[in-house]
Amino acid sequence: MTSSDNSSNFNRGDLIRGKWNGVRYRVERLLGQGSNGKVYLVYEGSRARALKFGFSAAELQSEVNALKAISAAEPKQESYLLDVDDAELGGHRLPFYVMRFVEGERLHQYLGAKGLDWFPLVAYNLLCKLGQLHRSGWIFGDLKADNVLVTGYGQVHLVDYGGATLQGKSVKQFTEIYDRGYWRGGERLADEGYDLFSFAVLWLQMMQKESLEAQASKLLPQNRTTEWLIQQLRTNRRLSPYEPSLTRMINGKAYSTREECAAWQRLLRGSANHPDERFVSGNQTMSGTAVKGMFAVSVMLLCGAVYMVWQQ
Ligand SMILES: Nc1ncnc2c1ncn2[C@@H]1O[C@H](COP(=O)(O)OP(=O)(O)OP(=O)(O)O)[C@@H](O)[C@H]1O
Repeated sequence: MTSSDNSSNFNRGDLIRGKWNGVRYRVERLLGQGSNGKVYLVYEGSRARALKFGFSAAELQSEVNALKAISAAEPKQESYLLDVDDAELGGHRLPFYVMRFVEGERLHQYLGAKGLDWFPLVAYNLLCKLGQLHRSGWIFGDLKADNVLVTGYGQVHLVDYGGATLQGKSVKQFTEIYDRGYWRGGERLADEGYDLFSFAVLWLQMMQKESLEAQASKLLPQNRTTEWLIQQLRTNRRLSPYEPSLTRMINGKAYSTREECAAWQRLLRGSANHPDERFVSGNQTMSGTAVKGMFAVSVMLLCGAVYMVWQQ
């Protein structure tokens, strides 16, 4: 692979032909653009694919290496990486790779449309996804809301493996707000705890009204600490059932991802016996039912108290 530049601009209907493997892809639209490259929705015949051009050939190559190694460690899983090749355009060689297209929604869109009651299930699925990756010896590294797509009933897909790092090495790509080093919570070392820290920040970020970036930008660097994050966590009512697990993750005292996953599963099962179980049953009125139930209990307690005072 050689370096590509910003000439990787394609329009609907353009054909991209791999120089070495000869596969032809018809461009449908740009899916997204980040600091490392551009991702297009393309068609190989009638099959939708996601094709990524990298701005730096070396970075794209390391992403491809990580994806190959992860696929090799998970032979039962359907391969995510489908093709690696170069395209030629106006004398430039443009390295690209092709992956399975995930027809999902970004986290905030998904939760915005379905409701925040879906959060525990989506979070649990994300934790399991990370657990799968961790078992293969890798960490995701750059876990953030933009790199998580959600489909159907809360199934979670990770995209952008640019930060994927072999356990034990230094984390090579991260986003400040999700980074344990930024919050003085530990080293930028690829271990399970690194992803779990980002996982906890991600949910804090998703469940707060004011964006965490905006809040953090107002803090003096010396006040950007894990204690501050834990304080935010404590005041968030929606996160309270998960507070012990999320606190462990922020404090660097999390169990293994597998064990944390099991802990979340127990909490989810517990909430299935609770009236506020809309995310499990798909019943539209459960949240309202829970509120009505609590109101009825309050009224009964009040009547009891009035009766006792009247008796005396
Ligand atoms: N397999 C896929 N299926 C569907 N959409 C995808 C896929 N891969 C990437 N995308 C979309 O393209 C966007 C940009 O891709 P990607 O995150 O890989 O680029 P990047 O340059 O590495 O970004 P960043 O600067 O965040 O690291 C993603 O946020 C996602 O919305």
